[in-house]
Order: sequence, then C-alpha cells, then structure tokens
Amino acid sequence: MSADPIIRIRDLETRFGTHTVHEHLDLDVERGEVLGVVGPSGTGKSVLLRAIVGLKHPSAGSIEVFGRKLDTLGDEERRSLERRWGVMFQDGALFSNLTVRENVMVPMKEHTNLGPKLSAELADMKIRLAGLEPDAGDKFPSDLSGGMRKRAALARALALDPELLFLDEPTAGLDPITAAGFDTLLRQLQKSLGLSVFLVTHDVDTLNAVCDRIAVLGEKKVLAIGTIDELRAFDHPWVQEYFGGPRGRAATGH
Ligand SMILES: Nc1ncnc2c1ncn2[C@@H]1O[C@H](COP(=O)(O)OP(=O)(O)OP(=O)(O)O)[C@@H](O)[C@H]1O
Repeated sequence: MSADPIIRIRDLETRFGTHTVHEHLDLDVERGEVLGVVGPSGTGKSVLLRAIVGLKHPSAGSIEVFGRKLDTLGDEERRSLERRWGVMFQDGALFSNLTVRENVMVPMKEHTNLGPKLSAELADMKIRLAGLEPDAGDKFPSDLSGGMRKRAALARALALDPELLFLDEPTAGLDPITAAGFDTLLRQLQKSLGLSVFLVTHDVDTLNAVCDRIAVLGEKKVLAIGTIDELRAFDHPWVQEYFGGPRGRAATGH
C-alpha cells in the first residue's frame, strides 16, 4: 500500500436495513492504476462503487478520495471533488430524451460556466475520444447499438477531464469483439490521459486486458487483492474457480 492512494477505504460498513453488505472492508486504489473489482453476484461491487461516489451512505468506516474524507466536506468542497471524477453506470444511465451531445454536456452544465457553444464543441471532442463517429452527437440513445451506447456513456464520464474514472460493468451485454474493442479503447485512454480507474466487471478478458490489479469481494470484504498471477495462487475456492476454471485460464493464457 502506498502512502498516497487515490482512494483509501478503512473499516467500511454498508447496510440496507438489517442486511449488511460490507463489514470491515479495507481497500486502497493507487494513483494511475486500473483496479478491477470482481466477486460473485450480490457481493456488493456496485454498492461499493456507489458508496465511494457518495450515492450510498456508509453506516461506519471512512472513505477518502484524493486524500479528502468525503463525509467531512461541505457542499462546495464536495462539488469541486466530484468534478474530478467520472462515472459510467452499469446500464449507461443516459438520458433518453437528450441527444448524445446533450448527454455529454450535462456534467458541463452542472459543474462549469462554459457557454453552450463551447460545451457542444468540447462534447464533440469527448464523443470522438470515446471512439464514436462525429454524427453520433445528434443521435438519441435509442438510435445507438449497445456498444455505441457504452461509448456515449464513456464520453459523458470523460466530460470534465476526470483524474479518476468509475466504470460499472462496461462490457456487460456486448459481443466479444465489441467488448474487446472497448477494452482496447479503455486501456489507451487510461494510459494517454493518466487516469486512475475503479472498474467493476465479471469479464475475465477485461481483467486481463485492462487491469493492473484485481480486488476480489466476498464475505463482505476484500478477500484478496493483487495481479492475476498473484490471485491464481490465492487459496480460496471461489478465487481458484474463477481464475483457474476454463474461462479464467483461457482469458489469462494459462
Ligand atoms: N437499493 C437497494 N436496496 C436494498 N438492497 C440493495 C440495494 N442495492 C443493492 N442492494 C443489495 O446489496 C447487495 C449487493 O448488491 P450489488 O448490486 O452491489 O452487488 P454486485 O456485487 O454488484 O452484484 P452483480 O455482480 O450481480 O451486479 C445485494 O444483496 C443487493 O440486493
């Protein structure tokens, strides 16, 4: 663990009523790394993401992002921190009544004083950066394929030039070739923009192609964290089956 992680979580507890999702969960995400987060369905990967970005209030423990404890911040400070990260939710969460360009302009309207013309030009840049054709900006989400919608959601997550990107299942529902294209794009963007990335996924190919380290969630906490090779050597039934089973072996070339 470095002295200066971009996300530091200590002793986190989250719950819904009497259902405890996380308990005594510790996690560091280092600056400049892509951390993949895996684990069986329902172990709380998405809830963890939501807790970090402030959409789910923890019942105990601390979450620091950029060295700041989120629950101690005033509204203004919080908003200025929020500008420094981008989030791509599981289903893309695009506004269906807005064009792709307008979707990408939403965070700009919310967080900057840029006029409409400049926002639109910047949005078009993000749309191209996410690998969409320029004419995609005028389309509505319902006019796009699943892969294009993911790219539009990525363009919106990049709207404010974030240092930190949160991605929830970015390749879910894509065919393998489209998913591989998205993985390549992610890795290129992460490297060229120097991003730190918190990436929830079930996709072993994505873990292999994109992630520097992987955290395995289970038993309400981070069960194991490390590179794919380190996790392959980790003695836990789910971890063994996930990385050592046929799909895991095929994806990691073992
Ligand atoms: N709004 C909510 N109200 C009540 N329970 C919730 C809510 N959101 C999530 N949960 C519960 O929290 C647990 C963790 O959910 P979460 O969506 O984080 O799992 P996950 O690991 O992301 O699963 P998957 O891999 O299937 O997406 C589940 O038991 C879920 O039912």
